Amino acid sequence: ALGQALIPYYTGVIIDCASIDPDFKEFQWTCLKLVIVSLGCAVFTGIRGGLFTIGMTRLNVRIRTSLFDSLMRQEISFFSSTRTGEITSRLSADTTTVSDQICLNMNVGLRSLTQAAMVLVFMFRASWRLSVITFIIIPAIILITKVYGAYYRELAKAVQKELADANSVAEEALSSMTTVRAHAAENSAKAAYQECLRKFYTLQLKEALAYGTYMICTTFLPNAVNVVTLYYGGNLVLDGMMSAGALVSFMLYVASLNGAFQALGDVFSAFAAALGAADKVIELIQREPQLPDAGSLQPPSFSGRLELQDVSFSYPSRPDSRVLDSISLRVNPGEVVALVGPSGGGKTSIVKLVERFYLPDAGAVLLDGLEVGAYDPRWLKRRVALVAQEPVLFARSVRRNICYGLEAEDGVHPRDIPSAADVERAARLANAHDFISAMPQGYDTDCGEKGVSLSGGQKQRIAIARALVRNPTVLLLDEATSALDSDSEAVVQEALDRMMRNHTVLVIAHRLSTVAGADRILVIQGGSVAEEGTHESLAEAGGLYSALGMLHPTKPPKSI
Ligand SMILES: Nc1ncnc2c1ncn2[C@@H]1O[C@H](COP(=O)(O)OP(=O)(O)OP(=O)(O)O)[C@@H](O)[C@H]1O
Repeated sequence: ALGQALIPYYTGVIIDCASIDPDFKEFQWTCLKLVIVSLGCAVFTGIRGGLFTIGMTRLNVRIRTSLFDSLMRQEISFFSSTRTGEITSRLSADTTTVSDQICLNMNVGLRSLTQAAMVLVFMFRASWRLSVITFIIIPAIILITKVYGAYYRELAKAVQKELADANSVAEEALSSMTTVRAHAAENSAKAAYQECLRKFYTLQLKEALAYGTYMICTTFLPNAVNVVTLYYGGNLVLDGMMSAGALVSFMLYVASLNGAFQALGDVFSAFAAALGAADKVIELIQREPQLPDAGSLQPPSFSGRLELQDVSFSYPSRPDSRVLDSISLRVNPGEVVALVGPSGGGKTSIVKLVERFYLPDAGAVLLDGLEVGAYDPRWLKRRVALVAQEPVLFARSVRRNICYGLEAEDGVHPRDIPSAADVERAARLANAHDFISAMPQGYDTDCGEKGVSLSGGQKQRIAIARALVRNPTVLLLDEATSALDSDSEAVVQEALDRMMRNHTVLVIAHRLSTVAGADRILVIQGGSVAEEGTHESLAEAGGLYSALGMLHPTKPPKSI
């Protein structure tokens, strides 16, 4: 940028040496200086470009890492109240906009500022009168860029939002294509997507209009000043107050200054766009999780006594609807307690509280007499394992899916990482070893995105192996057999029965075979315990339990 300011100066000197005041030696010497300066400019431009690209990538990696770290810390309710499309758009599009725009514009901005400062010095040296005239334009440009910048920033924010909405709509339809097809809802998905794109397009039109107006002003003003400068400068040359070469230099300076100011104006609006994206990214990076940090307790012994004491709970997204109402229950070490009851009664919510996905509004969830939040989460998740109703597998090998959360990257000590023998033992207990071994690459077979390449029963059994490989003290089981055919159900059931024999278990039961094998059954209705007893005692009482259809193995219970 410094060298660039010298180029117009040497150009003026060369013109004077070649025409007005001929001096061949000076002419040659100045030409050489011009070559050296041009070469220096080129080399440093290359270095600058390379360094800024490296800086841009480093910034992008840092922003993404910070954002993903922050997302990993957020409470579960954040994910149920924020659309995944919105979060991924923040993580991909917005972080790229922020890092690219900041680096690109820092590059252009610094270069233009330096160039403008140098040019101003040279301009004043050439003619202060002419310099003053060219400055008439500066306040006008600053005013325009300021007004435009604020407007553009708002527009950019709105455009980003519309784009995120469109992405969410598309993602929702694409990730549930079988459901869309099954309901012949392609047209409504298309209409929803088109509507989002229409809004996006309307906003882009506004943005284009704003940009066009800005370009008209910034193109006309410099040219008008050029004419005025030439007119006044020409008079100075005619009066002998300035050389022709100096006027040429001056005109080149004006062009250079215009370029620098225009670039600064562009930088300003591009920064405004980047700030719109940065606002949202930074807001997410700085978001404090609503759930207080968990403790660090790792007691030497853990019996697995689970208690809920007078627990009341509403989901943060629906604070007025009470899901659990002063519920108390206890699962003693080695005991199998089954939760049954009508759909929506609050059974899964109890498990979510034990998992500390949410905090109760009142009461306490205790393990061995201490709040679940007091324990070190990583330590606790090895002792309290969950098999959810719809197990989720990840796009990685079967082995890595079974060891999920127990790998070196999860901060697990090497001695605690399950060995191949541990994985196989868990898979055998889960009735999964045979089908895994029959697959072409055995335990190294890839499960596909969300485990698509496996059947429902196979996924369920891998999820059971995932729980068993932890050697847990307490098992939380959301029994899922509704999605399985009867063959799969039988093998999954066998694995579950085996699991329940050796652990403290809280199971959300949907089938007679499970409840019949439980030590105690709690019938959960409307967020509290409506009935409690063994299968026999409850069946004899003939209350809600009998009405649920648990007594007839052929008839599905009402909670399914
Ligand atoms: N993330 C959530 N946000 C808001 N409300 C929720 C959420 N999850 C569940 N609920 C509501 O909480 C209530 C209890 O749900 P829960 O899943 O605990 O019932 P359940 O007894 O396990 O039912 P099912 O047997 O059908 O699984 C329901 O009314 C449900 O609509």
